[in-house]
Amino acid sequence: MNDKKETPHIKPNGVEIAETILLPGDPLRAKFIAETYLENAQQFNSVRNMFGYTGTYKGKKISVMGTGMGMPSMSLYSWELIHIFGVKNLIRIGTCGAIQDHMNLYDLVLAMGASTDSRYVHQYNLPGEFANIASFELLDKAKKAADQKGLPVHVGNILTSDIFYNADPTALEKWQKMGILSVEMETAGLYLNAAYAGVNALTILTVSDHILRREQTTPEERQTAFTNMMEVALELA
Ligand SMILES: O=P(O)(O)O[C@H]1O[C@H](CO)[C@@H](O)[C@H]1O
Ligand SMILES: O=c1cc[nH]c(=O)[nH]1
Repeated sequence: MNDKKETPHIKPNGVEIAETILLPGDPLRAKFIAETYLENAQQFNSVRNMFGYTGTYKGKKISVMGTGMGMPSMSLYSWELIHIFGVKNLIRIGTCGAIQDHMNLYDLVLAMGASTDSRYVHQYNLPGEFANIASFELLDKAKKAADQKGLPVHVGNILTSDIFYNADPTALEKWQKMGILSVEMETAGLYLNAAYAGVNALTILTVSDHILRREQTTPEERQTAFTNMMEVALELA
């Protein structure tokens, strides 16, 4: 499909990139997924150590690649994957900080929508506000897969923020009041790129921190919780 193509950030050297790709923020999480779950995995990217791999899962071709942190990084990788390499289904798998009382560490979040404090959408010059939403087809499949595995899962609106360390201590309370489930830093850019290109996107998150309760997972605890999220995402291949 995309044998000789390359971009400033992705050089596959002839290794195919599948139409469905999992996108963790951390490139080492991409390596872990390839080594743990994929058969016949081949590496297709190492530019800037943003590792990417293609292999098969339950007989279906799937790729996985890191995106880095924040909207600019996610947006440039997802743009290249969509427009240069023909990727059609983009599934972010990441961590988030919960801001609702009924949520707990390790819960899964399916981002039906992604509100944002970023200005990325302004490039489209829309005559109004745009709702950054997931592909219903991917969302529905992921919800069914999570339910089948008996995992605690929340579906709703998240916040994609440009700010990890916010100078305004009241900012998250305002988003909490609007029903936002949790905070991360990439999804709105992914959903906007997907909407503009007419392809499918979904974000699946694991709660790694409860921001308002000041709870955190340890690195060891995260490993197990993250495999739940990965196994749900792999069912979308
Ligand atoms: O675990 P990842 O996918 O990197 O996601 C979250 O973690 C990073 C911040 O620590 C941000 O990228 C945020 O979105
Ligand atoms: O609190 C958190 C945890 C993960 N990712 C974020 O962006 N914020």
